[in-house]
Formats: sequence, C-alpha cells, structure tokens
Amino acid sequence: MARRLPRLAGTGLRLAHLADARALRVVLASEAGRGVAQAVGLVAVNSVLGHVLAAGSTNERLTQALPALAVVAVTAFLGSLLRSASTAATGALEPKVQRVATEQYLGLVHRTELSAIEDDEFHRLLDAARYGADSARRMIRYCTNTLNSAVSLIAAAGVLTVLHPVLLPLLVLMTLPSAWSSLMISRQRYISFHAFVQHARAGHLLGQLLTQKEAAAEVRVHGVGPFLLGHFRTMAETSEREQTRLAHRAARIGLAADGAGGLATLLTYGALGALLWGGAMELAVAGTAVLAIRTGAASLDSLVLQVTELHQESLFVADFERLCREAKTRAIPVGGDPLPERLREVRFEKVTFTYPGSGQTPPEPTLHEVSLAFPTGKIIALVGENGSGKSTLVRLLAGLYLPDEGSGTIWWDDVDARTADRDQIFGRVALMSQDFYHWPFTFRVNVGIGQPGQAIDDRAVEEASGFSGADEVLGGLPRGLSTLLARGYRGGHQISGGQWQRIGIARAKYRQAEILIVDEPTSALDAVAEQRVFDQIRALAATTGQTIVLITHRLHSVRHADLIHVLKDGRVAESGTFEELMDPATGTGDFRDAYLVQASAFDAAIPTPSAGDHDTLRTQDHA
Ligand SMILES: Nc1ncnc2c1ncn2[C@@H]1O[C@H](COP(=O)(O)OP(=O)(O)OP(=O)(O)O)[C@@H](O)[C@H]1O
Repeated sequence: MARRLPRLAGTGLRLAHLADARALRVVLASEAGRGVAQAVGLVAVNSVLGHVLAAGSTNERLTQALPALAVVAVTAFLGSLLRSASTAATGALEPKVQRVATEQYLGLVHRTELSAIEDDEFHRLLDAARYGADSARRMIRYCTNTLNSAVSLIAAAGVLTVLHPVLLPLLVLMTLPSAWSSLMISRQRYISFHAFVQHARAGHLLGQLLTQKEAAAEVRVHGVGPFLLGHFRTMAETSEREQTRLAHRAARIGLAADGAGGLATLLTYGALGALLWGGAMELAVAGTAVLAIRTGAASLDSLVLQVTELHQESLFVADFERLCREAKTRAIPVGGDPLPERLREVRFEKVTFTYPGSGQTPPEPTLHEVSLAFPTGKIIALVGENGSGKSTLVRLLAGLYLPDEGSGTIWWDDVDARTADRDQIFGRVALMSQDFYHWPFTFRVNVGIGQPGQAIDDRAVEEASGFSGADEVLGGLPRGLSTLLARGYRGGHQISGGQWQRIGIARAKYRQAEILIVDEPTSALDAVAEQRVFDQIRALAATTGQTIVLITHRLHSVRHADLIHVLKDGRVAESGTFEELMDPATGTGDFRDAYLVQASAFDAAIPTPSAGDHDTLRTQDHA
C-alpha cells in the first residue's frame, strides 16, 4: 500500500488539477493550514494545562494561562474559517473531478476498436472503471482528510515526544491493530467487488428488463415477470450471501483488532502509570500526556481510516487507469495512408476474419479467404443464407474490423485498409446496419446525426426523409421535426419498426457518403414502401454516382444490381450479374435455386390465375 498509494493518490490529484487547479490549491492550502492551526492549538492547550496545573494562586495561574487561551481561541476560529473554505472548494472540485475522469475514459472508449467493445473482459474493466471515476471524486475528500489528520498527528506526536520519548512508539502500537483491520476489510471488499461485478451488472439488467418498454409487452402477455423476478431474487440472494460473508469476516477481523488495540492501550497507560509511580514524570505533565495521547490516538485513528478509504478508492482508480491504458492500446489508430481522391473500387483479396472467441475453444473464422470487389458508382448486392457472413463482411468494408493478422487484404484501390487512415474510411461510408440505432432524440436529430460534426440543415433533413419515405412519418408527428422519438419521456412519441427503418435510411442518405451500405433496409417495410426504397436506391446510384452495397433476402429486388455476390458459409459461392447467376451455364446454382424457391412461393400463393393475370403479377413482382 505504501508503495502504490502515493502514485494512485497522484492520479487523483492530477485529475483534480486538470478539473480545477485553483480549487485544488485552495483545498490543499486550507487543509494544510487547518492542520497547522490544530497543531498550534494543541501546543497552546498544553501550555494552558501547564499553567493551570502549576503552583500558585488560582487567579495567577489563570492570568498566566490567558495568552495561551487566546491562542486556542484564535486557532479554533482560523480552523473553522479554513474548514469552510476547504468545504466550499472540495464541493466544487469533486463533481468536476468526476466529470474529467468520466470524460477521459468515455473519450478513450468511444475510439476503441469495435472488437474491444464486444470483448467481455474489456466490459468487466469498463464496469470497474466506471466505479473508478466515482472513486476519483471521493479520493479528493479522503486526500484532504488524510492531509489534515497527518498534520494534527504530527502535532500530537511532537508534543508526546517532548513529554517522554517512550510514549510515541506506544501511541503507534495502539493504532496498528485498527490499521491492520481496516486494510484487511477494504481489501476483502475490493476482491469481492471484482468477483461480483458482472453478477451485479446482470442483476441490474434483470431489474431493468422488468421496467423496460421494449420488454413490456412480452413481460405481460407471456407472463415473463415472475420468471425474471425469480432470477432477480436468486441473483440478489447470492449477493446477499456474499455481503453476509464479508460482514462476518469484517466482524471477526474487527474483534481481533479491538483485542490487540485494547492490550496496546493498557500497555500505554500502564507505561504512563509506571513513569508516574517511579517519579519519572510529574502529574501536570502526565495530564498533558493523557490529552496528547487521546488527541494523537484520535488523529492516528482518523489517519488510518482515511488512508484505508483512500487505499480502497485508489484500487478502483487503478482500475480506471488500467482501462484508460487498455483503451489506448486498443484504440483505432489516428492517421495513416490517405485514401485515393477518386476511388475506383474496394477489393477484398483472400480476406479471412475470425471473431475473438470466449477462450474455451479456438474460434472458427467467420469469413474464409473471401475475394470480391465493390466497384464504385455501382449497386452491389450481397445475398446468402442467415449467418453466411454478409453483415460481418460489410463491417470489414466499413473499417469496423480488419482482416485476421497474416490473412488477405482489403484494398481501397492500392491502399491497404490495415495501414489506411481509418477516419477517412469511416468518412467515406454511410452504414445503415440491421440493428441501426434508434436514438432517443428528436426526428431532426435522428436524421441529422448522419453528419454529427455539422449544424443540422432542416431542408436537407426533409429531403433525405422524402428519399426514404420518412416524410410520411414526419407528416404524422405532432411537433414535426422537433418531435421527440422516445416514449417514456414528456412529449415523447412512439413510431413503428417500419417507420424507424425509413428514418434509418434517411439518416444514411443525409450522410452523403461515397459508399452507402444498407443491411436489410426493407425488412420491416410494407410492399409499397419497399418498392419505393429500391427505386430510390437505384436512382441514387444513377444520379449521384454513389456506390450502394445492398444486403437483402428479397432476391427479386437484386435484379437491377450491377453485381451480385453470393455468400455461403463465409465463402464467396458465386459472383455476377443477375442474368449470369440465373443462367445454368454461368451460375453455380446457389443463387438460382434460392431465387426459384422464393418465386415459387409467390406462384403458389396465386389462386389459379389465368395466363394473362399470371404474367401481369410476375411482371410486377420482378419490377
Ligand atoms: N459480434 C459478433 N461476435 C461473434 N460472432 C459474431 C458476431 N456477429 C456475428 N457473429 C457470427 O458470425 C456469423 C455470421 O454472422 P453475420 O451476421 O455476418 O451473418 P449474416 O449473413 O449477416 O446473417 P443474417 O442474414 O442472419 O443477417 C454468425 O455465425 C454469427 O454468429
């Protein structure tokens, strides 16, 4: 603890200095001043006692004690003034420290690779670090209290040493047991926190599920409530057992420490008695010694308590530091090779990608030696069965993941994505993923967040909404663009899944990026809206020259794609135009078979059409 504490306290102080250097100076100066005032006060009390217990008449003794009494009063007054200055400055400093610490780790975490955010170990660290930001705030108070206790202890120890040198080690002996017990207990608490941090998060999640609006319908109709409550209780009971275990342990440690402390106190007062008995100390001096021992023991106790609390908080601050270090090592690199001004294509060359596993079994690659091209200005469709790796592939295209070390390369013309400026890659891409985020903000922000660095242009928001059909959603909102799309807040409005999807597409359009990636953009859209989106996407590619990467299971909608890549089990099964893939002479059959299955489902659904009707319907379907 002695080795680590100064460095960790230094972290707290550095954060405080960053947050508000002036307030920190006020706190440190006033606490040091308070300690000095207490010390001077104690020396003055010592002098008052000396005068009061000396020989002479009561009046004389009191008169002689008066100056020292005045010093006691002045130091008490000064101490109060300094305490209020310190309280005011600490109160202002603490929330700022917490903000600076929180900003620091959030600032680092939002720039880490996606793989870090998906790593449970990183999340565990994140949970502890979140607590660490709180600890940094609390550390300020413990640091100031420690400083204060240390100065008043030095005063008491100084007085004791002057009275008799043997009293000082005895004072330390008296406090050692409680120091040991506080340290032991705080360490146990810290270890237990780490063992239970994920457990606590899971318990909290269960509690949240019971009140969350997303789960509300199933909780009620399927009666999930008692099931969740049962699990919540089981988890809470495990936690309670751990708390009880800790409390029992703390009680045992405390009892042992009290016993040892009692013996040490006996020894101290015994020594004092022996000194008196043997005539080595006068009664007046012994009185002062008792006072100094009591003050010193109180200061030492408080010092031990403050240092232990400081130590415990510092362990969490250490987690915070660890997270910051880890976030830095897993950060998306800044800078790199610039991308070509006018891009011709993005090409995957034998790209293999593996998601990090849980550590028990070696993970299998999700993409195996994938080679394919995304020529710019074209519509490229990615199709394939569930789990074939389409979404993973576009995340690599968007720069969210990099190919496995030692595997192939993603080329942006002749620039390797590994060494490219990743911010430039992100800047070239608009991504509407399957699980695009429903921001709990207004309609305007939900679209405008596609270009978060700039002021939101209402006209452009409306234009993008018109593109995706979100204008119809907008028309029905009570406060138009300013309607809050978050149920559960005042003025919040709920919209349907399909309406959200239109907003998602509007957001991707608003971003105006060179490559627009849309992952299942129409899964929640009605037939008319779906047709409109595909028409618009086609128009977009034709008029603005944007590259469209389209993932969809609706195979009839990829007829107009310039290029179709078919994925199967993480490999490219075939690539080509619709006609090439449908032609038994050029296609492998993977696409054709799937297409025919979907088409036959439509045919089967048509009740005995006349030849003419059938043709009309098929034409509409293919359109
Ligand atoms: N974040 C992740 N961590 C670990 N494995 C993942 C992750 N995302 C996807 N996978 C796995 O990778 C495989 C491919 O998933 P992916 O989402 O790329 O498929 P997909 O073709 O888009 O499927 P779908 O058509 O169902 O959307 C799946 O086996 C999936 O379990």
